[in-house]
Amino acid sequence: MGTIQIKNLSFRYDGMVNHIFDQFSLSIDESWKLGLIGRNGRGKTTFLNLLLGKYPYHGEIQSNLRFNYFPQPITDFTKNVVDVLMDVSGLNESEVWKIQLEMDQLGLTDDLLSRPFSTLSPGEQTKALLAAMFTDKETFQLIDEPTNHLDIAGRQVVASYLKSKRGFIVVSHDRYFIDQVIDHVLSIDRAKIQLFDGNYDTWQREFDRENLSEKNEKAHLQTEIKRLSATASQVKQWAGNAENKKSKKAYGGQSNVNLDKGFLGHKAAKVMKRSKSTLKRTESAIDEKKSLLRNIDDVVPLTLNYKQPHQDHILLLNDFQVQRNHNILNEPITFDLTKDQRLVFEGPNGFGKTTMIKAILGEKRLIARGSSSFSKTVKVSYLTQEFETLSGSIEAYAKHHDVELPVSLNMLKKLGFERSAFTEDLSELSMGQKRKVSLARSLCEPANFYIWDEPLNYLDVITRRQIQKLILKVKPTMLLIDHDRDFVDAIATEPPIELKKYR
Ligand SMILES: Nc1ncnc2c1ncn2[C@@H]1O[C@H](COP(=O)(O)OP(=O)(O)OP(=O)(O)O)[C@@H](O)[C@H]1O
Repeated sequence: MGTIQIKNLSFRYDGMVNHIFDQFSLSIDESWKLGLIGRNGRGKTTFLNLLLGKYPYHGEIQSNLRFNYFPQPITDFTKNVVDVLMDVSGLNESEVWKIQLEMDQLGLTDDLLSRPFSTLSPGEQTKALLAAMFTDKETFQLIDEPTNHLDIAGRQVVASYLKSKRGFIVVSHDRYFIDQVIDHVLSIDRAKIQLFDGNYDTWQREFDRENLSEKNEKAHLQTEIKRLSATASQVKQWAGNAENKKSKKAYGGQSNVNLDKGFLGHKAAKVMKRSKSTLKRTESAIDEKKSLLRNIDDVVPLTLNYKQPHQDHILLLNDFQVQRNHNILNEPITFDLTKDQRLVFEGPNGFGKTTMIKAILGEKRLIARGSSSFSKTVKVSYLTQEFETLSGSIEAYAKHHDVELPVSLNMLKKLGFERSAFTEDLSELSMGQKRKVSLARSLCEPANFYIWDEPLNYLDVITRRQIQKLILKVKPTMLLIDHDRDFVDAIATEPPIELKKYR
């Protein structure tokens, strides 16, 4: 039977202060459907890369399994789908039927095979790559965030597909998706890594229970830490006094205590010795109590630099149609977005929602017909999907966007981004961390209208909740696209604008 045996695994990237994995041991069975969860930057992708043998580490990873990684790297997007899928799966022409069989289970038709890969929608690309991956029945699959480019229907198809498979690790922040798919959970938290036999709900129940008792414990521990710290400073003072008395004796000084000098010196030395060991014990008790607090994430409310718009009308679209390669994409849409409204665009993946947003923001070549206009005083904060290639320093990023560095660093902290996680170059950040950098910028810059393109992609569950709470509290004027049904239902003030394909 195939297993992955991990013993005392320790790893950190060069220049990192803390280990991502520190003496971590685990045994994984080849039949498991293991969900890998945890806040952004905790090391999920790194863990998959360690299994793939990409980085040197301390400890042992022993396995008789072969691994495949999703998303597979694609060298040439202009190649036909069939060629790309043969490349990534290692199959030859006589074995293409294996790919077709898997594609069929994912609702993809054979005619896609002869199209250039670049013409598939992001959701179709995801499904095609998963189909190619699962042609190999002997391999343990490592699937890193498959849902990001999938719309609601696509997520359902992929969830049902994965449910019928076995032997994989899947990383996802989509709770609803992952819950349908997995039978084990590996959770990477602040201070510990835990394995659960069950699905996301099992983990959530246990996590909530632990969090509740940790929260109660936290108040108690903080009082204890305060008390111990007071004791420590008192002891330090005693030790200082004792030292003084001892040196006064040594230099023939006068003690204000009328005692025999030999006895006094002896006593002072004893007090000092005792004080030192009490201090040592107290300090190690403080460290121990502090380490117990480390697994709790302090979730603080976010803030938004939102200025109420002066005018009631924000954005007006009149019979607006957009185009790609001279093909009109949508039936005309018309709306008048007013102050305090939050409007959501709906439509399947690859349909042209991002094109629509770019056209609204003024990219003239994308506008086919109709008109779009903002009111004069509108100041837009645009959160684009193009954050995956962020690079350079955080200082340069903040300067470029005219946001004060301390302000954006503080916002990142609120988003659960630990200061120690900052690398010299933003390109080294995890996907969720990169998303947080661009999100922090949008939260910090002054604006009276927000256009957000899939803001929740790559973000961990806690951050998603923080954003939802913020929007419900501040009630800003917004136009957005997102595939998270719960989020959209909670924040939209109007029925979604459904983009219909142009006939
Ligand atoms: N090449 C690298 N060099 C230095 N640090 C890195 C590198 N790659 C990742 N890191 C850091 O290692 C940590 C773990 O990154 P990883 O991508 O494994 O996180 P993750 O849990 O997959 O996050 P997410 O949920 O955002 O995808 C992060 O703090 C990240 O900034």
